[in-house]
Amino acid sequence: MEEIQGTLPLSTCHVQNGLLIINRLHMLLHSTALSFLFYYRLSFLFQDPENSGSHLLPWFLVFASEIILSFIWFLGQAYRWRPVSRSVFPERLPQDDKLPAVDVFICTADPIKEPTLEVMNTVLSSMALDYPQEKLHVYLSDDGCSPLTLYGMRKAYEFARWWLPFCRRYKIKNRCPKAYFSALENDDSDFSRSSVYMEDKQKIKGKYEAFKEEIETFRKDSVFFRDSVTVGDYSSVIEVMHENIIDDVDNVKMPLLVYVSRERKLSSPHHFKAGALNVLLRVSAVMSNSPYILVLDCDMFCNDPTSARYAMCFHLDPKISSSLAFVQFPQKFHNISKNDIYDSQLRSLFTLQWQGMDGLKGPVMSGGIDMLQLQEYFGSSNEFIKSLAQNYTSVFLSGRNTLLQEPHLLASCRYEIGTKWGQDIGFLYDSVVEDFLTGFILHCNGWTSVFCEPSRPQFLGTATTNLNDVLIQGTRWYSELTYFPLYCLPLWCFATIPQLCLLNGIPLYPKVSDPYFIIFLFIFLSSLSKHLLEVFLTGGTLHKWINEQRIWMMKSTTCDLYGCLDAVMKKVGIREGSFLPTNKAYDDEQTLLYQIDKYDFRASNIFIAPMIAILTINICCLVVGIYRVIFVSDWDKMLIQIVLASFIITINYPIIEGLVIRKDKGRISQLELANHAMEYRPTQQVPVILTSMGGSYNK
Ligand SMILES: O=c1ccn([C@@H]2O[C@H](COP(=O)(O)OP(=O)(O)O[C@H]3O[C@H](CO)[C@@H](O)[C@H](O)[C@H]3O)[C@@H](O)[C@H]2O)c(=O)[nH]1
Ligand SMILES: [Mn+2]
Repeated sequence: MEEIQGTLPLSTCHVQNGLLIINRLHMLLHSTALSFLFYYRLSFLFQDPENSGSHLLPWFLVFASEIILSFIWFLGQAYRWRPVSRSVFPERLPQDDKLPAVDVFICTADPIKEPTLEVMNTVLSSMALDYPQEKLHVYLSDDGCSPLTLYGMRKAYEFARWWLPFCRRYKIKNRCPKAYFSALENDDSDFSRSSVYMEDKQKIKGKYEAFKEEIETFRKDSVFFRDSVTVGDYSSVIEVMHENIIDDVDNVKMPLLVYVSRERKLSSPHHFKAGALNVLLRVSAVMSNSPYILVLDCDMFCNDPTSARYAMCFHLDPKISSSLAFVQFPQKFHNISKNDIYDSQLRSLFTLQWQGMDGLKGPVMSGGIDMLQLQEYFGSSNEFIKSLAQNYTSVFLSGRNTLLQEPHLLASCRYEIGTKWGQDIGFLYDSVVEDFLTGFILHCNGWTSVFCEPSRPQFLGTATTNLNDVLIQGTRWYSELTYFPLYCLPLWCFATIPQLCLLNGIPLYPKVSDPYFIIFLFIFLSSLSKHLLEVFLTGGTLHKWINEQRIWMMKSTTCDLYGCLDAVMKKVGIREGSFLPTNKAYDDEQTLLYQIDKYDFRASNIFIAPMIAILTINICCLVVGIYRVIFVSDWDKMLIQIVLASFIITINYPIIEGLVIRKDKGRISQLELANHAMEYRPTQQVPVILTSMGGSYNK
């Protein structure tokens, strides 16, 4: 290379040409087949009056479903139009003293569902990022206002004084202590043969065990803990962690670590995670005021210390930085089983779609793994307004705990009244899928983003691994501002109408000898095989493909539907939004079921009932339908309907298994169904999300 140092690019972007050609070719063939299908349906409806007559309604429903599915398919092609991948060159970054500062935001809400030790592991892994320590500031927002979490933070800070130098000295890659010490993890340090290292490792391990023990003891002893998730009013708690002199650790450089629990009043709107992030935006502005933030969920530990530097490769790249709002890393999870029956890893989203969006305007935000450059602030605090100036120096850090009135004002409920927070500034409140909405609106306003997927996952989270959580989370997500929830209409139709018509001998599709039969066959096979190809290309197996087909059917007929209903009810004003954090606590029994590919059907009635109903309809209609076909001998007219019902039954075999074969606790049993319906209080618990689709498109 002849270029001189400094002009070499910090990042490069390659179009994946092979994939691009396959995708566009498939689009051409598939859309041609779809136009034939439309022609076939329209000519039936308009030119064959004596035929259509009594069967008009089922025909119309099936056609409408085909239109909706084609529409969703058409929109989905945007992700496949121009897939790109990016490389970064962190070694070309400027010297450490020229790097911009970064504030890390971590949110937690519930010390029971989100065990304190795990949250502290995330905190520690982010403090240990490979970044100049004086330029790194870690903030934890605790919406549970739990004394246990605060105590955990103090202890984590003490432990960090051992952990951080250890990681730096031995260039440890995995800086999340729990993952590093877990027996499964291979020792990846270059020093693994050195005896000094092994000694140090044992010593630090002892310190970690002690830290763990302290949290556990506090949890058991604490009288507060039982009340700590109560929903009452409380005032804000902000604490900057500071050094308790520990004799034998000398002068370790440490990032700033701050605990923030915002004020809570039942009379004021809570705004869930977005509300918490906006409080952190304000509080951090008067403390460290870094131009960049890294947002993490409490379970998303840093699996690789380089992420901040990787992100800077984009933010400091003059070619893209002027319009770049955020860098998105894929969400990856540490607890995914081989076949991943719930598609908890959301394969298609984080491999295919985000890369595809990257080739257009960039991915939307998801999973809180974002670097966001903040451009606008607003509020009544003079100190906060001053912080908007780039040369602002905080008065709060020098004084440590003493001067915290201003941060408390910024963390109070009343602060946002009459301001634009949540509407134009900060993370947006209109949806509990705030990351998605905020990223989307940033794009609407002309900002771009990039997707960064290095081979070693930068962050690892905890995936939902039981049916109930998967579907509740789905309800929260699927009533967001995308077209996904629309799947519920065509899938309900395809799961019932052709089957009922089969039962009654009403053909809805061309007969085998009709040339249009080929068109339908092609569309069916083309969709399935394209999906199969995408699964293979992203490292999946045939098993994974079947699982994705099944969970798609399950989600479409349950949580998509409820998500839509929720959104409608919210619009009409019958319901309020809610955000139930998913469970990150380890449950042996439930994890085992997931690991051995058995569905945990101990989910709420509202999710299980539709699945059983659909399956029953399909089985009954297929059996009686085939009997009728044999009798009348019109199998060529009914073949597609027979294939469709058989396909649905085959794919959903695990439901039959859960209903009649399995004997374990995760099976579908009448009694447990009733118990769980009460335990989960489904009607209150299904979260509600507001969409403002029209509004955001109009911007
Ligand atoms: O009132 C609340 C509710 C949740 N959270 C935090 O939000 C994060 C995400 O919650 P989780 O239960 O893990 O939800 P997921 O569905 O797994 O989260 C995904 O979807 C969310 C939007 O629905 C995004 O905010 C997340 O980043 C993304 O990982 C967690 O750290 C919670 O502690 C709060 O801080 N306050
Ligand atoms: Mn999560």
